[in-house]
Amino acid sequence: MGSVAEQKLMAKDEMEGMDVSTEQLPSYLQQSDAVRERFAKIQQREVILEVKQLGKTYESAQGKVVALRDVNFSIHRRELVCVIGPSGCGKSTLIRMLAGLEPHTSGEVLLDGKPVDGPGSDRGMVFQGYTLFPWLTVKKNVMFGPEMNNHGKLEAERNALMWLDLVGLSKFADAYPHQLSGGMKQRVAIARALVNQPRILLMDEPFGALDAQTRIKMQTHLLDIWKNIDVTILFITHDLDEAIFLADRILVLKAHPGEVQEFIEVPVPRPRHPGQISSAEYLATKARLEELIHPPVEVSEDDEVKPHMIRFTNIVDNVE
Ligand SMILES: Nc1ncnc2c1ncn2[C@@H]1O[C@H](COP(=O)(O)OP(=O)(O)OP(=O)(O)O)[C@@H](O)[C@H]1O
Repeated sequence: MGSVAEQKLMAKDEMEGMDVSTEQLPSYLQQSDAVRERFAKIQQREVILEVKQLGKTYESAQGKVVALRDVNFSIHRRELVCVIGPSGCGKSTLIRMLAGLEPHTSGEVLLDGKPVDGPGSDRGMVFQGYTLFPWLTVKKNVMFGPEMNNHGKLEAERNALMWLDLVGLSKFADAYPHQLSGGMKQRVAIARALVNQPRILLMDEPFGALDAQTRIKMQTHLLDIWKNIDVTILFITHDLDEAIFLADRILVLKAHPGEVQEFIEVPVPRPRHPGQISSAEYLATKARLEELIHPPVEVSEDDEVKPHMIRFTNIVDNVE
């Protein structure tokens, strides 16, 4: 048996070769007793993030763009919530407003009951693009936040080394970002976000640029970190498997305007492992997400656009 990443890739390959009819699947709303109890426990924890009637309209040269309209949801402490939706549904706009990087047009965001109206160290951000300072070592990158928040240099260094240890990068404390792989850079980005002890970690497609194997390793690593520290996570992704593997609940948005379509409780039990990819509850959740994100479009043969092929090679230069 190989690593978790290898097992998960093998399970995924196997699944892709199988023909699973959605009619044979249970409802994604069906939960085992253990899963139901887990959700009941989560709901007993305090609400950490409340999003109420949130809206965002951009003014552009082409006119107004309603990026988000009447978005309502709340997240409990130590929940892991993934956000998915088609391109342009407002995922990045939402996370930027939660981070306080973008003002909202209507509604409000409350973190621990307090309105969010600008960036703050109670929210950590990890983006897809590597946002490390290239001129600073790994350790100095992680120390940057605490130093800016007026922690003494020694304390900042001690904290940075502790978080680098947690993400498995102690040995690379004195390396520079360009000496690290993509996965390692994202581990530093996670350490840099967590060193400030945020109440919520906001992650915008953090593993989107990684190769499949590294991505799976990072997902498992993130779950390990989340299990061990008191942090709530909101994670944006395009990848339905990633969302099901990570999330307690999945917030599904629809586009134009961006609105909440459904907030799904993932019925797959924890701890998560690669073999679950072929379980009935996993497949039922995936089928529901597919239905919401890629609804079937009825296309008649008349609608099909026939390609107009032009020859760009010499007439005698045939390949067939
Ligand atoms: N600065 C801006 N000015 C005008 N319109 C914008 C601006 N930023 C985003 N939009 C529009 O708002 C809508 C939501 O954009 P946003 O980038 O939040 O969506 P997204 O779901 O993150 O998309 P993707 O998955 O492609 O990254 C889109 O229609 C986009 O064109």
